[in-house]
Amino acid sequence: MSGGQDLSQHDVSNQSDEEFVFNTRTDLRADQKAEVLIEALPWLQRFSGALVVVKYGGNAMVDERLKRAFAEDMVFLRQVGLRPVVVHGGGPQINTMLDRLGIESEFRGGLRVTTPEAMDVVRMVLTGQVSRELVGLLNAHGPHAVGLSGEDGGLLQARRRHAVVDGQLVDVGLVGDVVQVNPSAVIDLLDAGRIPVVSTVAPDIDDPTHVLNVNADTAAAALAVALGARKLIVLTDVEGLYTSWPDRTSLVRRIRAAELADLLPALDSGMRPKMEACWRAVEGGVGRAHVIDGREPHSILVEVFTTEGIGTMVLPDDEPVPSPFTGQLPVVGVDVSHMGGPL
Ligand SMILES: Nc1ncnc2c1ncn2[C@@H]1O[C@H](COP(=O)(O)OP(=O)(O)O)[C@@H](O)[C@H]1O
Ligand SMILES: CC(=O)N[C@@H](CCC(=O)OP(=O)(O)O)C(=O)O
Repeated sequence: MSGGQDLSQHDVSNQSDEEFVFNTRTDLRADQKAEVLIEALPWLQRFSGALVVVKYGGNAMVDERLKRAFAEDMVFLRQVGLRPVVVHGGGPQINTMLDRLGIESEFRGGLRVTTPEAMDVVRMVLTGQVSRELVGLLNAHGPHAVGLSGEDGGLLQARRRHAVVDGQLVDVGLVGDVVQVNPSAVIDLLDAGRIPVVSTVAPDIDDPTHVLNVNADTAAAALAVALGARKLIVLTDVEGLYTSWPDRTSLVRRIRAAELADLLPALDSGMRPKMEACWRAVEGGVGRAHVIDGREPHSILVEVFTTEGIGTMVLPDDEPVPSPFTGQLPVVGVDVSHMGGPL
């Protein structure tokens, strides 16, 4: 713990009981409140100390109420003993700044065509604006968050990549895929009780004088694998993965990595990088990957601490679904059709 300060005690230990009154729910009976809390117990036990990588993006990044709820969720995870790491996007904020500066920008195959001029803006917005704001939101609860980019402490190294459009490789400029992760800077921060906040700009491994623009979903997956995370949670603006988008009855609650691999080629460009990131994470040893609705306040807490969870969960191919109450249960007939109900 840096300077001997116990960060877990920072924010609320001096507050009086009266100062908490504004958070009091009056629409639930005491027994209902107790039920919600006690449902969390097995999950608090299961995930004590677990490293969880959260990709922050979509509406949760632009709506003021959702932003605050996200910060509360991250601090909550840390406070109850998990080790959250945030990887943030910022596509809409980059678009706004490029527009303001009169710099044209287009996406090809889900990737931003990134000229050297656009790269300066991407780096400035992600590390100088989005990261700063997020760190500020988290630190409203105490000195928890520290921002760093893929350039810091050798965290990420990327290699230039092309986009694929209609089966053809297309040059998209200074865009990269993560090829190497040195997570020691993130681990140092976690060990000091901090919440690392990562921006996905990375040096070009073939020319370290250049930096590359890395899709944040992809970078979050690479980091989750390198950190040996228990979970990757990706926030987005829909309930989860739909097999027949936009047919709302086709929401997938749970899917095996191999089944997901079969679906990937048919997915639209928005969902594809997200689901590919989840697939890569689980194939790389991350216990579970989830795509959840960031429009729902506190969806992260619902995902981690309730039995039913929320959104779409990607599971490894060979593992039974665990239950906190009965130990290991075999998965019966996990398919890609609608799957509701508790485990
Ligand atoms: N099969 C699908 N399942 C769910 N959403 C899909 C699917 N196909 C396309 N989409 C669209 O992809 C969007 C998510 O991608 P995107 O907007 O790029 O993500 P974000 O901004 O959250 O990073 C959803 O809001 C939805 O409109
Ligand atoms: C190569 C590429 O497309 N990079 C993204 C990086 C930010 C990002 O991924 O943000 P979201 O998660 O909000 O989409 C971009 O320039 O928009």
